Amino acid sequence: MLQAHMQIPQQSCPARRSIGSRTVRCQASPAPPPTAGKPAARVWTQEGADDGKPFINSIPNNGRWPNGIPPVMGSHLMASGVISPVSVSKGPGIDITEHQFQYHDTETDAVIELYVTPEKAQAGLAVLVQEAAQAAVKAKGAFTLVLSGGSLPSLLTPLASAKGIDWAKTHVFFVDERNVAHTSADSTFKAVQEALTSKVPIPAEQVYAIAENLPVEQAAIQYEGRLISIPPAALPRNAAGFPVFDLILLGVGPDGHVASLFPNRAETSATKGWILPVKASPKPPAERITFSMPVINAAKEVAFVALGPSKAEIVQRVLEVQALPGALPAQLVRPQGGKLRWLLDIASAETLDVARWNEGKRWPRSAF
Ligand SMILES: O=C1O[C@H](COP(=O)(O)O)[C@@H](O)[C@H](O)[C@H]1O
Repeated sequence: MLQAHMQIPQQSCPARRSIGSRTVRCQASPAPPPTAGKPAARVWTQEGADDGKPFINSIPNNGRWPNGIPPVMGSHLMASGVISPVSVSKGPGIDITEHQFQYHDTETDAVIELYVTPEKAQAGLAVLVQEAAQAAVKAKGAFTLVLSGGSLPSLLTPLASAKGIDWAKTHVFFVDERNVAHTSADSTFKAVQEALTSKVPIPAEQVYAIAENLPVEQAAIQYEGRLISIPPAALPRNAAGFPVFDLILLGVGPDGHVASLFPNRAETSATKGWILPVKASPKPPAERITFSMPVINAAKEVAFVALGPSKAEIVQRVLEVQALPGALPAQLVRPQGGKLRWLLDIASAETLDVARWNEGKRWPRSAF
């Protein structure tokens, strides 16, 4: 039986043990010394833990349909009390429209890092980036960091003061960008500049902004051209020729979109191309460019950051209820040969059925 497990820091967990129904696995990360009256090992409670370290749950990726796609999906009661949307097909393997979307079978497990507060999650995010940066610089002398827009840039403030990141060897990219002026309130470049890049010693030419004032098709071609011109020593290619970024930080929209890859859209199913133009985004502004899904899945590490109560419903849907491929783009994110993490806080994880994660669940677990 496949097992999901919760990891807690080594020092507070000298041996493998069980807490309730969960397997607890130690990991090598520092933990504060136990204080009087407090147990040495951290135990999950409704209030959570108070030492800033995340609880880490690893969900094995076994998210394929052994008997084909079920005829009806959705229509289950979500924790919010809302009934999830229904998708139908005529039967296993017989879809109403030809399916363009495919889950990739990978060995990638989803690792859930659950923080007690959003502030601790932001601090954890800074550590994650710092560790990825140090490993990449050690391995190849450069670190390629890809950022999302939306709520993510404002969560990067602690990263600006993180120690041990060699910004001179760091290159920052945008997993998607709105086709607007860099001074626009909609510009991800502007948001990232305000939160991070203006506060750290990164060379301006190592922040890869989208060109302004270009038709979106040309902006995509130009951005892709800039990426192609980066030497493979800094930005290696995988066997399929896609660039392997060191770390991609993703947000997730309420409809499950990632980057500017929206549900059931042609761009979301694209198997070719690094950077795609988006001309009629369902979320304004309409014109954007976006990394393609194969580029996201080529990354060495992908981390979703979804904090706060507004993310609870989509986090539960993405992690626990498998949709028809394409209906929830976030479920298509499975970095091949890379790591996949979800950084959550108690509010965004509220509707996850953590107590059942040791039941050999599939990822995503379906109600079927
Ligand atoms: O439009 C976008 O939305 C997603 C999600 O943003 P959030 O504000 O709901 O967190 C974001 O990841 C993407 O980069 C952005 O262009």
